[in-house]
Amino acid sequence: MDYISTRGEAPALGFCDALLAGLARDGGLYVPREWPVLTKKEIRAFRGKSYQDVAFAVLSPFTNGEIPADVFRGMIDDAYATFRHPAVAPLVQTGANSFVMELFHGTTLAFKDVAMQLLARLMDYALEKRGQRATIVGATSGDTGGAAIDAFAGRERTDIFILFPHEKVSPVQQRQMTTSTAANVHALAIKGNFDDCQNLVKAMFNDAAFRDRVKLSGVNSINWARIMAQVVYYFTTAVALGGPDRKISFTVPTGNFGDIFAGYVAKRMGLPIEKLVIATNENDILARMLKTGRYEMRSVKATTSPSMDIQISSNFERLLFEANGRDASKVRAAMESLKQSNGFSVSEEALKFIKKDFRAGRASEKQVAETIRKTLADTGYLLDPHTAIGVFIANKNERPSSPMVTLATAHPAKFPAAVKSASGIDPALPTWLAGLMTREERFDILDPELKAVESFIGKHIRTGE
Ligand SMILES: Cc1ncc(COP(=O)(O)O)c(C=O)c1O
Ligand SMILES: N[C@@H](CCOP(=O)(O)O)C(=O)O
Repeated sequence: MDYISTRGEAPALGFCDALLAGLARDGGLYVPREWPVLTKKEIRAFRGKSYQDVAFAVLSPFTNGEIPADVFRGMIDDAYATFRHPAVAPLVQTGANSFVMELFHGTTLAFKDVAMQLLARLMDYALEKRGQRATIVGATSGDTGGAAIDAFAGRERTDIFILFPHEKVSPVQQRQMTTSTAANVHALAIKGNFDDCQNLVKAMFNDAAFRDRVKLSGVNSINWARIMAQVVYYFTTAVALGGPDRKISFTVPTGNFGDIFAGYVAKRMGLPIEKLVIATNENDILARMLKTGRYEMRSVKATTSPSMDIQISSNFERLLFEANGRDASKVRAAMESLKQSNGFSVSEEALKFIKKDFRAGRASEKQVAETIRKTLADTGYLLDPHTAIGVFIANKNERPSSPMVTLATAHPAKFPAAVKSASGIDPALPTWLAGLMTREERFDILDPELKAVESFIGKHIRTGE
């Protein structure tokens, strides 16, 4: 199994090369040449198995035989030993046919920990084997950054630079990035929004001289290994609810389209999923696209769900590739149009393809607050604002025929101000993060200029000598 670029002009790579490359050299995103498929019998056999067992079975086909089985299994066990819940991604029932999949039991209280803990171990393995170092850059709207810093802090073979939008993340999110004392960690507050940060990261990847000089690697969901790791919890959850002998629907709070694309991959691998529901906040480019067939950027609004304040939804490119019959020239044309005129149209055929599996909805700020309040009153369950968007839209898309699972992507304590204003409750941080808000912060503030950021990185990377 090798990996091909959605833009069709970069060399196909093996698993470890795609892992270290992050973004393809033609600006595209790597996807497996074909989707591995599990039979119903194989999926049924996951019943009663641990999260780690399922992860090993689901992920092994993607590694292309490049990692010995016992080593890969050891990485999975180590990665998920960092989780505070033995099930890793437990389910909570919130209604007759509705469930919440809690993905926030990792070290930084966001679903990003699920993939990031494994990714750091995979990268260490690949770098060690090659005797190489890497410079990791990542863009964050709040959660990816903290999870990446936690997973990579102190690792000898990597330096990590995380770009976050200055004054646009929650105080807890900021401190998860700025209070690390590890010498290989650098938090950079960029005077702009998340899309500016993501554009800078992509521009660094497209600057071949810089990319090669610093041995650039990425940890955003443009990196295939991030998506891959997130496929697992769709399997564990579906099986817990009667899959594969019953169809399950999932509602996913969506920004960069990584988490929901992982659900699509699970479906392509043979998991019977009824519908994948895209849930957006007022930055609703994806919901508008599904309705009109036009992917069109508008300016970004700051909301109480800052991690989803995104316009350029990177992983939509992976779905576009599938929806266009893997015709890379159509993806290239769409991305060129996005660059030139801030939008592109999805063909009727491609839109039909997307609508077969996906639904979409948006929640206003008022609806988010009301969902937090009402869910607490009705069920005693406290939602964070991102998950509340999912629950609000899930409620509208529920069907009596199949369970609806909303992905709980963050712990409410990451967003105390919004949660308190909606519910009156001040959610406490877990004990292991108790000192977070009083630790000393360390970060640099930079303009959203490629050369300034590249120069900062060039000056701060360690050589390993
Ligand atoms: C809490 C939270 N929910 C939802 C999302 C959206 O996930 P994705 O970007 O994979 O669509 C993010 C960030 O990406 C997040 O941090
Ligand atoms: N919401 C994300 C944005 C980056 O997404 P990624 O999944 O591509 O890393 C965040 O919290 O940083």
